[in-house]
Amino acid sequence: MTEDEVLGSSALANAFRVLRKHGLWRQVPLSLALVLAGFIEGLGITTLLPILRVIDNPNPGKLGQPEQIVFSVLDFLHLPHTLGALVLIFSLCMMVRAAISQQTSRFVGRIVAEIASELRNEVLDRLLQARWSYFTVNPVGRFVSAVSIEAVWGAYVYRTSLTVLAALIRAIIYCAIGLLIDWRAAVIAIVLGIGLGLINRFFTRAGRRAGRNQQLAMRGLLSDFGDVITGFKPLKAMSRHETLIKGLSKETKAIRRSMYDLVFYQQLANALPDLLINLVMVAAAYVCFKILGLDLSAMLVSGVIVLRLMANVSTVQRAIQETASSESFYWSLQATINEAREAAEIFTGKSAPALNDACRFDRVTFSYGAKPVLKDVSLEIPAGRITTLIGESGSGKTTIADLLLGLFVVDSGRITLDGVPLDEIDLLRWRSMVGYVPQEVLLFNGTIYDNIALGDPAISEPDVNRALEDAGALGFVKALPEGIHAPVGEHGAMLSGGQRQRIALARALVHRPALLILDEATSALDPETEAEICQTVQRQAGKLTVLAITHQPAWVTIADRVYRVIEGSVETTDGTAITPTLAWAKP
Ligand SMILES: Nc1ncnc2c1ncn2[C@@H]1O[C@H](COP(=O)(O)OP(=O)(O)OP(=O)(O)O)[C@@H](O)[C@H]1O
Repeated sequence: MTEDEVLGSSALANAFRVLRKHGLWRQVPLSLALVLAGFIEGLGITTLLPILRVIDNPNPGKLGQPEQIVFSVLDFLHLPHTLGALVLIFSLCMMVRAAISQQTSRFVGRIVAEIASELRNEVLDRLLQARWSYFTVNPVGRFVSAVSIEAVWGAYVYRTSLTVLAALIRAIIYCAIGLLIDWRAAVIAIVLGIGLGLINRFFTRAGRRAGRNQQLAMRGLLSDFGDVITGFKPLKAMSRHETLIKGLSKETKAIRRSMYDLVFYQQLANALPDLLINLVMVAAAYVCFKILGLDLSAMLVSGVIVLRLMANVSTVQRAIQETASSESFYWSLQATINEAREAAEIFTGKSAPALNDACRFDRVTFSYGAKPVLKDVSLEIPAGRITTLIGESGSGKTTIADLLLGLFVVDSGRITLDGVPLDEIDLLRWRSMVGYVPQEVLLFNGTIYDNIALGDPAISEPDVNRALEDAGALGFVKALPEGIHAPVGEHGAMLSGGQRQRIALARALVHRPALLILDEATSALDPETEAEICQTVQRQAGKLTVLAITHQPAWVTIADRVYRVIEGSVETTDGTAITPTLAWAKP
């Protein structure tokens, strides 16, 4: 079922859908405990009837069926038929019931916490396994919203669904006890419950609409705000941030409106049952006492039964209302999980990757949409050498690197590593042999060490220092008061553009890759620093294969091969088209 279809069906059905989704077996102990608690409480309340009769009259006369049950319990426990024994039974029942309730609360707390972390882990796992193209079309805010707000509210919806189940079980038990003690009182309560349910449908629908609006507005706000903050510096520098921030007020207004609706309908759904119960209780008491002539003790017990039954009916209604107003978060999270699952990368290759000879593109054609980006491209990246790709912006250089990493799949032609087609290669192992410096360097808000080691326990401080040295960064890092443990700020904002690039280069070198891909990796550096890095990379010739995508002359000068990409075709720098045969040239 799609997200919209689910949200179109009844909130009660959805509450059970939520419970089923996380394994009905999990609710078995809770349901059994609730049934037991219900019966014990029922027995306690039934004891009220003989208590009142005994208080009323020491010779109670003919006993009704519920009273007979209570007295047989007394006989079973070898207790006398006295007021004291009845009070003891009543108090014991209530204490046992309270103890069971405390245990069920513990159980609910544990299971809800489990579901919250299961939801979060599932969405994270699915996202981590999704193809790169999935991330290029979805706003980041969607994922942030999924792992934060939606996971928390998702667990809350599970909790409210459990409450629906618990209150329904209790209501059914009270119906049974009510029918046993006084069927007229029970019928009044059941009719009242059905009436409440019908009225509540209106609030449920309105609450669900408000919940959906709130979830969509929250997600929109997170996406837009994230975008604005990520690119805040130029906006602030041009003083154009205010118009953008004002644009966010559309979402904040929508959140405020939907929040108002949510609270309003929830309050109404809470207040109405109380009003109805009070009115009906007065009317029922009048009818029972004046018209039906029931005795006071039976009426008091029936009153307690009706009240308890109605309390559970209104708990069901409230829980349904709460489920309806927050379930949109849960189903949106499930939709993200499903979509990410469908977008999962499929790894078919098993061969161990090796790069001793060359990576080759053989008549490769690729398009993102209708328009081909690469047409019949052939090229060779020899192992242990430096290959440089040059060409106009948008000509397809980064796309070549992405295809080599298996981030996208070719439409036709093939890519090979030492002669083995890429689709036969274990892609995860291949990528772990790659050092990659992208065009837009984005550091994490942590220390320099964190940004290079990336949490890998196998990477030691000496490894990080070596990588920093190779990246021409050790000098400036050592000059910082905290050295490699200096914080870099949000997205590396406390470092210069060139320093950020060198940290990113150290990150790409630290695990001693076989292939180093540099996508405009030195564009922010001064010529001297760039020349130093070129020399370091050159010194590793033989061990390291380099694919440099650049407009910088330095990488063209030191390259063993240079390819120019022109509108999706690759030619050598002397102008000879190299498709479909492989060729290369030094400028
Ligand atoms: N994920 C994508 N989805 C759709 N089109 C894309 C995507 N990535 C790139 N393109 C398009 O593919 C073409 C080639 O992009 P690519 O990034 O490979 O160019 P490039 O040569 O590296 O450019 P630059 O030198 O500006 O980085 C461009 O027209 C670009 O708009």
